[in-house]
Amino acid sequence: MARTQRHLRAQQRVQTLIARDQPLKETLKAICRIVEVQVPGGIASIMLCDEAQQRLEQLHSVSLPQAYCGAVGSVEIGPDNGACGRAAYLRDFVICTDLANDPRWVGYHALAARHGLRACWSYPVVGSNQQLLGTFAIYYHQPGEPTRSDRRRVIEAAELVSLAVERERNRRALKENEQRYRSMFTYHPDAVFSLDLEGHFTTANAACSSVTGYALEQLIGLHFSRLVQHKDREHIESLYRDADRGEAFRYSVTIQHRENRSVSLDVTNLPIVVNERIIGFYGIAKDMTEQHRRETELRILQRSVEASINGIIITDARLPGNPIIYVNEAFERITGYRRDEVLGSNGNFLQGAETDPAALAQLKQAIAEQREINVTLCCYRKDGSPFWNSLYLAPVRDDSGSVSHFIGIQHDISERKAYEAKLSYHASHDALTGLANRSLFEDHLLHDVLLAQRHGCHLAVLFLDLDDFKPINDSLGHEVGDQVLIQAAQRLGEALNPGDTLARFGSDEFVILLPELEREEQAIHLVEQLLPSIRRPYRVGEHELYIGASVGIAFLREGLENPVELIQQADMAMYRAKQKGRNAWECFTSDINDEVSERMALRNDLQEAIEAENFELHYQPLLCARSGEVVGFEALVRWKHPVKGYLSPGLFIPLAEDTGQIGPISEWVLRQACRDMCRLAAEGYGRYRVSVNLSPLQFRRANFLTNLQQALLETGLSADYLELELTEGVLMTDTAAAVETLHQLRDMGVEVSIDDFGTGFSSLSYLKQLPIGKIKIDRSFVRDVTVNRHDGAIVQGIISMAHHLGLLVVAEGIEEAEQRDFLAAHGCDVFQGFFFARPMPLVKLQDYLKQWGGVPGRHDILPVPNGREVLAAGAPSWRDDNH
Ligand SMILES: Nc1nc2c(ncn2[C@@H]2O[C@H](COP(=O)(O)O[C@H]3[C@@H](O)[C@H](n4cnc5c(=O)[nH]c(N)nc54)O[C@@H]3COP(=O)(O)O)[C@@H](O)[C@H]2O)c(=O)[nH]1
Repeated sequence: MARTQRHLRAQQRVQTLIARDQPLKETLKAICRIVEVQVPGGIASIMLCDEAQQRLEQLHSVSLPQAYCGAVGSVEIGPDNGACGRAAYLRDFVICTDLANDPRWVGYHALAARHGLRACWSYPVVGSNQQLLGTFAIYYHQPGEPTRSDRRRVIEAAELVSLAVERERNRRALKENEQRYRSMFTYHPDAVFSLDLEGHFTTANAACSSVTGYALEQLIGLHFSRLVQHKDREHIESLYRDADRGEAFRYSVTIQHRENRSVSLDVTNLPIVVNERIIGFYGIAKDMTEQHRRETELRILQRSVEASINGIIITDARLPGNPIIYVNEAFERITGYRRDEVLGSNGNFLQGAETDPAALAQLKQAIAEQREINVTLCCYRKDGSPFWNSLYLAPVRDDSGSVSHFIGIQHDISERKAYEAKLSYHASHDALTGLANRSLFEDHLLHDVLLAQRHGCHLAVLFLDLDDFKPINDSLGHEVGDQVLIQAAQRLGEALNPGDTLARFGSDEFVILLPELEREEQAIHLVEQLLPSIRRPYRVGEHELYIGASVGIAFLREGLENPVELIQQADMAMYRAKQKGRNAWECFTSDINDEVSERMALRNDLQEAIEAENFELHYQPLLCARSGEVVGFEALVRWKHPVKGYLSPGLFIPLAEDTGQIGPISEWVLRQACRDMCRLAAEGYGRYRVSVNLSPLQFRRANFLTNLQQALLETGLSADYLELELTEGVLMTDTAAAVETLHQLRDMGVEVSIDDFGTGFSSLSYLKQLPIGKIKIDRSFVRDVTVNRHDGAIVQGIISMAHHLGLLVVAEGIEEAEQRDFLAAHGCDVFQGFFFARPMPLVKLQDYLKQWGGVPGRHDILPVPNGREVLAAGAPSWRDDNH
């Protein structure tokens, strides 16, 4: 009984060791010790089986010598491998009574003998699931077999070993599981956490920390609601409340990171069920912020591509033929093709006959080299119409760097191209006539001169200036003038050969390049055809108009340095043709060059004269036709050239008008005339009105009236004693503005007369609308008034009409008594001419006035037949007798 109790106590001790999870080694040794006590003389040993149950390893024993244990090492499980190997093999008790003679111990005889081991009884240790765990064996130093009690002890010990080993293995498996779980928890890239039923964090991995920005110790115990936005709190809480069915649930939420940025999370929650009771929740929160950002970015990009005004094509570079896999709406709009019509095909269906092969080759090369490119191609829409496609093509590479797609961006630049073409056309063509302009003409000239020099051909440049065009433009307006120019251009063009160039240089100047002449006479022959063609009447609206042309011809000669000189030469020759009389042509010669040089020199001299105010004023008296009284003077400028002496204003005034020098000259004349009149008055010669010729340029100046007022103010001449002589042309240009200026002059008290009347295009009827007082019949009519019936009739008509309109008539250029008589007989009001007095300097004028001034009839003036008064009502007296 006592023995049994000892046995039970020993077993309890072992079970306590097992229950306390003592190291297996210790427990096994304790089992060995118990058995050795219970089986006197027995040496207990335990071998444990490997996982595969092939071998017995780890010999555990308290009493077996170390050397033996070491020598046995591991034993293969088999029928002839000792007591243990066989017991494990048979899963049965194996008793080897005499080891020295036991055939199952072959190979171990010497080892056993060396350690004095003579008998061995071994029993398999089998687990609860019949799995072999090892063997329990007892050695004896004498041969022998176990008693029944020994057998029982061995079996009980084997059961204890089984218990200990299984416990150990379970513990290990548990630990391993725990570690696995922990690893999964710890190293999970997503935030893994657990919450208690109230919603407090009970565990959290490192990822929780980086997702929230809170340290783990701050998180543990924190209520989850602290992290979520207020608006989401209730919804999430309701999810947790409804999770009592024990199912997993999922939600998306945006939390506020501690660094005050939003973090989007996709949270999966699983209930923690212990003993069929939910005690909390596990959660896995995946940070979706980056993915959402990318998705948003992708959505925006996708939308941008869809909404782009540029056509976008994506092709798959991995498929044969690089087929289109996507086109956007803009592509459909630009090309007229529907998406479904183009998907799967190569983009080259857009190319056509006019597509530049060089640009195409560049495109193909770039595709072959898998690089981006920008080319401009002429492409074709579905309806066959062409458009200009500025195509940007770029490869798209995958993660491995291989080109997977090409993306093409089409920009329809047809409008820009058309605009550029228009710009380039305008840069080289005259907008009105469509002819080449100077720049294009010069290009052709350079090219054709080179060819002519190379092939020994004759080449000519014709410079053609329309005669009498300006008056048409001035009197009938620019629209009529434009039509005349267009028609003239057509006529010129019709007479030319295809290789010739016709250009308009501006205004009424046309230039023709004849590059392939066999003989120079051909150019002259052409000019002789052109001149009558230009002279043919032009019909513009109700007008039938006549103009002529003057043509200068320059031929290509040896030694020409710059082809453009030919234009200058032709221009000079044209100038000479104009001087010859109109409707003429002239070939350039070196003396023309001399003439131009002379003109240039004269211009420079004139400039010096302007700067030195080196002019004089001469005055030609104007006489009352009825009384012969001096009623005023015309101021006429004189220039004494330092070398050439007095030069006619007829020579330098047109030059000054061409060069703009007329401005300062006119200013000087105006001031000097005012000063001289004041001087005459001051010196007692009386007050006389002075007529000053006004150049068109001066009249049109913005500050003309201000300057005039200033001149009167400075000199002290009353406006009543100033008269301005204007030509008809001045009034015809921008008539409204001219009439306005005339009204202002009248308001100031300045008289205006129309000079050279009869030479322009104006009719008398338009004069009645103008605030003018006088007209001066042009000298050319007066000259032949007595010998030419037409001129006489014209003069009569002018006088009669002018009087009906309340205008005084001045006749200029009277050289003979007959002319005077004729004019007097027909009612002319005022006379001027060499017959009465030549223009004279002021000193001479003073002498003249001393002799003739204020003496009526001294010039043998005939009485005016109708008794008409020379003085217009309200006008100042021609002469102030008080002086
Ligand atoms: N803008 C300005 N033009 C001016 C000015 N001074 C003169 N001129 C213009 O120059 C042209 C030539 O002028 P000029 O050589 O002085 O000749 C004038 C008279 O001398 C000349 N005239 C006068 N009487 C006779 C004559 O009986 N026979 C004849 N053959 N010639 C005569 O006529 C010229 C005046 O003409 P007009 O001006 O039309 O009254 C001439 O166009 C001048 O206008 C100036 O300061 N500014």
